[in-house]
Amino acid sequence: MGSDSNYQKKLVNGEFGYVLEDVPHFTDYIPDLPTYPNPLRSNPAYSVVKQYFVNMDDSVPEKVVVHKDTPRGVHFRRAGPRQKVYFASDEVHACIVTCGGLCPGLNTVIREIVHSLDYMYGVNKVLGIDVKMNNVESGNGYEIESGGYRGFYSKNTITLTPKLVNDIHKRGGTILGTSRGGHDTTKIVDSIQDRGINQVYIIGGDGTQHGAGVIYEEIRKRGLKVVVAGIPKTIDNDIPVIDRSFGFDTAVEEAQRAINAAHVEAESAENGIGVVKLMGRYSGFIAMYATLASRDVDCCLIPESPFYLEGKGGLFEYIEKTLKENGHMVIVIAEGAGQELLTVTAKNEQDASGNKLLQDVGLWISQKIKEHFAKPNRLPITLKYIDPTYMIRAIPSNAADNVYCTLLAQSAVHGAMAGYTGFTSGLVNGRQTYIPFYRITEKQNKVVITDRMWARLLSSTNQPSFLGPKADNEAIERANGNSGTDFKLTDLLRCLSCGGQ
Ligand SMILES: Nc1ncnc2c1ncn2[C@@H]1O[C@H](COP(=O)(O)OP(=O)(O)OP(=O)(O)O)[C@@H](O)[C@H]1O
Ligand SMILES: O=P(O)(O)OC[C@H]1O[C@](O)(CO)[C@@H](O)[C@@H]1O
Ligand SMILES: [Mg+2]
Repeated sequence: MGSDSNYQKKLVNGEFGYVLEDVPHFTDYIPDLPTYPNPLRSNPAYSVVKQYFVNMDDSVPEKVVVHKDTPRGVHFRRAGPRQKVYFASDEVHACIVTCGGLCPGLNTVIREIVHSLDYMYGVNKVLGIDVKMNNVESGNGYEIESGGYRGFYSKNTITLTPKLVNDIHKRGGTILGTSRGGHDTTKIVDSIQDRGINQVYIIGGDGTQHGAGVIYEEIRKRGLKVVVAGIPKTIDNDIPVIDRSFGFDTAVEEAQRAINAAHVEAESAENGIGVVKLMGRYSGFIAMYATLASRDVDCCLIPESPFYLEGKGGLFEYIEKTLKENGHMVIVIAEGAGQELLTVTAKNEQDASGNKLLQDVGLWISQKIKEHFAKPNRLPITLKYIDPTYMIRAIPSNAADNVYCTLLAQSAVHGAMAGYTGFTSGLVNGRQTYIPFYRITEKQNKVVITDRMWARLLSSTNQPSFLGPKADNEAIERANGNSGTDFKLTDLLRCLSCGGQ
């Protein structure tokens, strides 16, 4: 695993507090490179579009809500085609790799990179890293050498042509395969250099973008004319800066089917309870948006908002009240919620990338509710637990995400052809931008429970905030990451113990 960027941030200061957090460019470390007119100039589809080329000085503000005295603040370089490109079409040898967990839209991004390179820039040498699963025998047994970053160590590659990828957006998953762990920067860059690759498109989540950052650094250290372009992928929507990640919209939409099923089951039984677990390891965005979209959910539990079961203001009290009033209820729980409550039995296991392996909180909470209501003089309940997590992740992207994937892929290709590198392509305030890797990886995007969106959810479900009457507001602020002090959610739980009494 590598470190964060050693290279200087590229900051450009302007008037009234304007700051451009720029991305690296070949010209930062390779002098006297030849340039070529952008082939799009003679492309009939684009040449008629007025101002098709992006102005060199265009930038997009990170924050759009301002006051009259606010400094102009941080901006990102606007994505899009430039007048000049730094590659001749026949010089480009691109590769695409997908890493981390699955997410709807991966195949769409692969398709659009291949199509954009060919149809816009006349590039037809594109490799997929790597498609065939190998079981490579080593001294200690078998090792996987394909899919994701591990694919760079394999001999297997697939030549990606527009024809080959034409229909892949209709399928879930990734035609290239994916994997976790196994990132070895030197071996990866050696493989890039040996194969003569000069544009590397890396699709993946926060871990993947970290990996892309260190690959870029190594390439720069070696002085290679090789672009490293990231396309952010995360079904959890936990990547900061960008408006949302591709696949998230699809996940929220697909989650409605599970919530509807839970609602039908709950409604059809006396004191019926439907529990639905959704993905969201550290961030509860899918659960929050799926709840807001559905209106059938009575309680949404997410990692950012600690909750408790027993006592005044607790979950059991709320379930009893809801069942008495409505005769049924639906609970949506993000997989990372309440993990602190399960720590007694937690084994602290990690996946190959070092991500914490979670306990099944959906099963746990279902069991706890059943045990609670099985006691004498409690309401007799019927509980159904639905876990649609991998079914949601495996579907193809919906129409909105398909369009979004297309724009992300096209922006990445325009940036690469224009000689930018070390960037992630991302939507900021509705505009496509190039964001330096360090901004994407420095923290995770989380639901802020002191923000209005969570308040909207609470007022839509009428669930308790689980903060209790004597909740320490400062503690909540700190749990939301609004303070520099070293504070953990468990501290907040401690301060809220016994319903905040
Ligand atoms: N700090 C790091 N430096 C270098 N490589 C990393 C780093 N963190 C993760 N990686 C590599 O990135 C790849 C993907 O990481 P990870 O499994 O965490 O998925 P992810 O990209 O975060 O996506 P997901 O949203 O599915 O978790 C792995 O091959 C892993 O080895
Ligand atoms: O089982 P896997 O592939 O490791 O992935 C599980 C994790 O991946 C994610 O979908 C993120 O990609 C998380 O929501 C989930 O916890
Ligand atoms: Mg991740």
